[in-house]
Amino acid sequence: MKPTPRIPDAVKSSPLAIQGLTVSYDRRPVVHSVDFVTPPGSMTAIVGPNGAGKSTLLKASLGITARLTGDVRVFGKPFEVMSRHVAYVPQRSSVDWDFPATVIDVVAMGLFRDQRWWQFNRGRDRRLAMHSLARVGMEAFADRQIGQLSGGQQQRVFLARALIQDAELTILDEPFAGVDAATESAIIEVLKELRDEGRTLLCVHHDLSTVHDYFDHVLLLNVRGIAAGAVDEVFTAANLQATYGGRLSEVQLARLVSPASKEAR
Ligand SMILES: Nc1ncnc2c1ncn2[C@@H]1O[C@H](COP(=O)(O)OP(=O)(O)OP(=O)(O)O)[C@@H](O)[C@H]1O
Repeated sequence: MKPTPRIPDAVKSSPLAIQGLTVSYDRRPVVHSVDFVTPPGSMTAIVGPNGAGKSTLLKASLGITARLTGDVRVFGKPFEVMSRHVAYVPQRSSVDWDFPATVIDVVAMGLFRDQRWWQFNRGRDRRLAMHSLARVGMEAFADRQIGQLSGGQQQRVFLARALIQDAELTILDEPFAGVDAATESAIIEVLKELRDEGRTLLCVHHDLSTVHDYFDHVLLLNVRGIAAGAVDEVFTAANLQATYGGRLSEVQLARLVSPASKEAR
């Protein structure tokens, strides 16, 4: 009998540990041999150019997209048996907002994955959904059809749907895409609250200028993992150049990586 491989402590304590993840479309790897261990209680940005495989990495981790190779663990156990500990906020553009449902129903749907039919309790589910909606400032919209919301409001509703799951790890795909400054700061406040409660957040993020302010960890990805770790250590000019293939100017790089330049803004 083959001995069971020992699981490293960092993997056992990590809300999401990915090892050797490769995903291919039409035999072309779009995510290649990525290793990444999310520190518990961290807020991590996944950063990289368009087409770098950021969404694919998330979807393959969540079992939505097939993996060619790789192991994905949640607190050391296979993702498949731990999926209820993980909430997911998909890219807003990937959702069918014409689906006929009210805001409160969409939020309450976050509970259904863990419930058997005999556990449904409409009054309690509604109360929990209202509580989540209040956290994102959307309780006044509870009975509105989701198709009748603005983009920023839809994003808040999807965040409320993740909140109701009370998950250890929340994975968000571009939560700030197309939202105004007020919604962006409302969302980041809620995410920081979750992190302060000891939960873990993993976020695809495009705005390099806010990485320092919003996140404590970062994964730089361009099909392969370029670097991962604390923002202060890893978000360097050299790593950004390697990730973006030299497409960032010296001036842009200096602004992004120098905390002094942020103070001057
Ligand atoms: N279902 C699919 N079938 C074939 N190719 C796909 C599919 N989904 C994504 N791709 C390709 O895989 C690559 C990675 O796509 P992905 O959406 O993961 O990148 P991304 O880093 O999230 O990009 P963006 O920043 O533009 O959202 C791209 O080249 C994309 O065209």
